[in-house]
Amino acid sequence: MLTRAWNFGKFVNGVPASDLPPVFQKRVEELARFSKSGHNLCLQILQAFAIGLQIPESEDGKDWFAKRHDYDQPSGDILRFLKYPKGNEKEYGEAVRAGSHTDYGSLSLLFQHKLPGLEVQASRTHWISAPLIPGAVLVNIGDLMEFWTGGLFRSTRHRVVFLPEHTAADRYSLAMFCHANDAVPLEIVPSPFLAGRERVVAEGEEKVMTAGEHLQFRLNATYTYY
Ligand SMILES: O=C(O)CCC(=O)C(=O)O
Ligand SMILES: [Fe+2]
Repeated sequence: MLTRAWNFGKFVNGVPASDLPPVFQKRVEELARFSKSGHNLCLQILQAFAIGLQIPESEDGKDWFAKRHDYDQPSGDILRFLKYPKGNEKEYGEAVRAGSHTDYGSLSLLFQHKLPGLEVQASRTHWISAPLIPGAVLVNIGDLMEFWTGGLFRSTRHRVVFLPEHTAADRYSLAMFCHANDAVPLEIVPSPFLAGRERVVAEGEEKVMTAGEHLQFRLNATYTYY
């Protein structure tokens, strides 16, 4: 059985964007709370970035990112539940469980449950395994942050590999992808550290896109594993 994933869009006043199967509907309040608190955690980290980037007060200062990540406005925020059924490389006939990719949003929060498997790319040929630290949340920078900083912050390339312990047990993980609001243009952040930087242009892209257009663009491009 291949990897299974369930994507939750944002919850509007606690109500999911689409009907949920009973197993999730039973715990809809908890899910809505989790999505909102994941988003809030992203906002806290983004605030630290805004302070580090010394965004001037006249440009929203430490709230620069928060103003562009309003939970109550449309955005690509996704809460994803993943199940990687037990088995090994030979049974699946594949070298990796989730191919190397970058995430589309601003920040991704990853929660590995009991079994590791995630690797992040350190260089073109070198991968580092992300150990399982109980209670820890792994934070990846996504493509929007790379656009906003003209490449100063790199979108982390990552993948999931087979480990011997995956043969005997299913691997579960959870990801919260935080996105800017659809209408936000992906221009360089007003920071003294980014003066003179040019926005990274995605392949095939013609103009400065909004976060919503960028998401559509990425979703229309070749889909990898989900
Ligand atoms: O399962 C994981 O640990 C990572 C999942 C992931 O990278 C993704 O869904 O984008
Ligand atoms: Fe990912």
